[in-house]
Amino acid sequence: MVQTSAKRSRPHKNGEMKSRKRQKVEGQSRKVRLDQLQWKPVEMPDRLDDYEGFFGLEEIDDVDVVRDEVTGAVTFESRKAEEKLKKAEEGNSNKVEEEREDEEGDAESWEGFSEDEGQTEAQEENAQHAAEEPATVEQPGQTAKESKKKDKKRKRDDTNGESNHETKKTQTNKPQQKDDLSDVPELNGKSVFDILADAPTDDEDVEVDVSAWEPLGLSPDTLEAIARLKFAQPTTIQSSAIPEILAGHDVIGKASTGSGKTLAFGIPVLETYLGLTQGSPERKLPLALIVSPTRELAHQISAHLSKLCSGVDEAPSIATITGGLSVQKQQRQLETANIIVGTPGRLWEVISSGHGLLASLKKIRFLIVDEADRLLSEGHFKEMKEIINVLDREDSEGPNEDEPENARDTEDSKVERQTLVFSATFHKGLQQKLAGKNKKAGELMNKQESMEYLLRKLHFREEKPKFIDANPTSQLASGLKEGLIECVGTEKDLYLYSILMFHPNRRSLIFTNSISAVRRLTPFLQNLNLPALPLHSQMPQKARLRSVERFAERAGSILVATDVAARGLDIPGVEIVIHYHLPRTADTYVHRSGRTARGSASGSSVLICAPEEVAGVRRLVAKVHAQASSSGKKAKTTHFIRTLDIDRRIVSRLKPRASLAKTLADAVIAKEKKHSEDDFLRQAAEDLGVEYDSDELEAGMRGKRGRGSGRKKKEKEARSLSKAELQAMRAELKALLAQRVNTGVSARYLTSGGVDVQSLLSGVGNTAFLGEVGGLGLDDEEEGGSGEGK
Ligand SMILES: Nc1ncnc2c1ncn2[C@@H]1O[C@H](COP(=O)(O)OP(=O)(O)OP(=O)(O)O)[C@@H](O)[C@H]1O
Repeated sequence: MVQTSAKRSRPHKNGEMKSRKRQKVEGQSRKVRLDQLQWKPVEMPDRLDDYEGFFGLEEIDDVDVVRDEVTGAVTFESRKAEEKLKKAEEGNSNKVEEEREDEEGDAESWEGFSEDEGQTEAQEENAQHAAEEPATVEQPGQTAKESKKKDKKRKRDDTNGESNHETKKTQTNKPQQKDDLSDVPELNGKSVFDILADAPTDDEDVEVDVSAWEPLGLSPDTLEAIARLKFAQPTTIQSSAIPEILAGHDVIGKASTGSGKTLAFGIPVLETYLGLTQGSPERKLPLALIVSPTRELAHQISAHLSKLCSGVDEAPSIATITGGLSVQKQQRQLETANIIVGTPGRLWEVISSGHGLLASLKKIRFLIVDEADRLLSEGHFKEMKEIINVLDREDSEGPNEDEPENARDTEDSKVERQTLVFSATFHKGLQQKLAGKNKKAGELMNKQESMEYLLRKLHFREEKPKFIDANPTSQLASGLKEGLIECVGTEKDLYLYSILMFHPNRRSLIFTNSISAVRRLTPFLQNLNLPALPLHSQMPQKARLRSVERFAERAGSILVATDVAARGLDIPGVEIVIHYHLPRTADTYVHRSGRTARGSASGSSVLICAPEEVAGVRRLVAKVHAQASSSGKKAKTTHFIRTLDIDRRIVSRLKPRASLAKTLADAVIAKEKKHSEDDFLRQAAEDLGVEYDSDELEAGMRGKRGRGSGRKKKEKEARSLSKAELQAMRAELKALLAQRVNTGVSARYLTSGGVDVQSLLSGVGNTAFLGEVGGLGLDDEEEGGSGEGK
């Protein structure tokens, strides 16, 4: 039995009075026994019954875990106690004292464990961050009533990633983000997506005039929410789409990457929610279902909407339903969710498992399909179809078998939902096609067939949804510079490294077409002392989120990713996108490139091409530019992407270190692979009842040797490197990295960390390899047609 007392200090922004008052309340020891709390038994799967003395599990809801920033001690606080605390704070001090007396009887706040033992990797990481950078701890899942005013200062990178601003965060009433954030890695108590959603303002106390939003017909409460985000005016897609949505229309919205599509649908959802009577049963039902193609994007949308709803009285509760995190928790969060954001697979899993969700989902006001062209095609087709079908199905499985008690009444249940569909890459023919007008079945139409079919299945409530094209002239952001670098296929690694060296300490995002390339390139770059992070779909979900978190937090970091990062991720300050592998489609090129130059920022997109790929790339990029300007007709494909200058002499000087780094990375991967293969073969041998001999068995199982022998041979070579050889190589690489690479100009050098290269990038004293302006010539406004780019 544990008996402890609760102590928690909370600085208050608005002066010492309240803070002292609170300390007075909180400073009181509230003894508690863990077994006095409202523990609930958890139903165990059959196979775990009485499992080796493991008799059962109990759980408790509404308990916050609070980490003292100074001592690192962890305490737990129940919501109930928290609410009382708030009440106490609002009342006069005498009353507080009286309530405190009463509270002592049923205290529910206690000090439990210290974090010293059993820290997870993420916690260790967070602790490290906390030491480097003090920040306020926000509890995930706080309700509006529970959230507290906190002072905090946070360093932020400016858009160049070089200088930091200190910013203060004002009080917010956090919406109930029912995101499964207890599973999401946190940084200083904030989830990564809280961090991403923080509006990048220099001074959060500065009031912003939001009168430019008034013509959109929003309520004062919504305008206040927007003012808190410091968004002085709507973007084009927002000013076009919001009034149409509020007028009850279905909308298909197209706007370039980074142009604010999330709030184009998020603001009308909030406005509608605020239109529901406070405390009414409707406020307890799901209002909007938002479907996203990737988990990271779903969490980001939740965080973005959560941020919008911060400070709103009785804020909507937001649940994030994605794979890779605990389904049980998500199911519980769904019970009270107003806005549900999820990926199709997990959504389908949760919907189809019952739990009363379906009945209320059938009555949602908004079905929102973000990145719709991806969601309604590729691998998501089936699950999306199931979800749409089930939402529209008459209750054939029995009349409202799982209807919640507080469901809308019969009249209300006729409310038809609005369907909102958004992406940066819709094709022009789509609008006519949906309206059944397009007679011409061109190539474009064939490619889009599955999507059009499903879009029809969405059952827009209007015959013709409003098609809003906010950027008819470009799918790409206006601040984006594009270029390509040509090199032989076997030297892509070297050129990748070189680009990063010529473009040092910038937040860079590298796209590959395969998971194995991510696995290979990340250690390759790390070996070269570059802060590379991996992101691909086979990583455990927490590791995925952690990579995004670190990438977003650390200036100059590098994310090596598959196209799982291509859509929607809104990470501020990404300065360069490098296509290590060429995008397979024009749309992928648009979305990948759209991770930089977001909003009013600028950024670069660089393709690394083998000579035989150049022609195809030029066609693909020309197609992107042609699609944008086509107005439905076949456009001229005259756009000419430029080849960027890079001094190949300097690249060749980087070769020895790049080769060593590659050999080392390959050796580690080959050894790991061998281990897992050995495990597999050992198991197979056991199953067959034969003695395990790896070579023999491998040969036997694979049949003839020789297939894929080139790769296999290389792997074998990499594997056969001894520890001593690897150590020697590491030492050699270390020595090389410590040396400066002569760039052949004045006294400037390339080093492993990119020191001294900064000035080279701006062309200072080195017009020879960097071109006249800008590191890779990307700052040159002219784009092709001039004979450049050969
Ligand atoms: N009215 C506004 N004023 C200033 N910034 C805004 C405004 N609306 C949204 N933003 C910011 O712009 C950034 C991009 O928004 P968002 O992620 O919604 O873009 P998107 O159009 O969905 O991009 P993508 O197509 O890549 O998914 C976000 O950081 C968001 O906070």
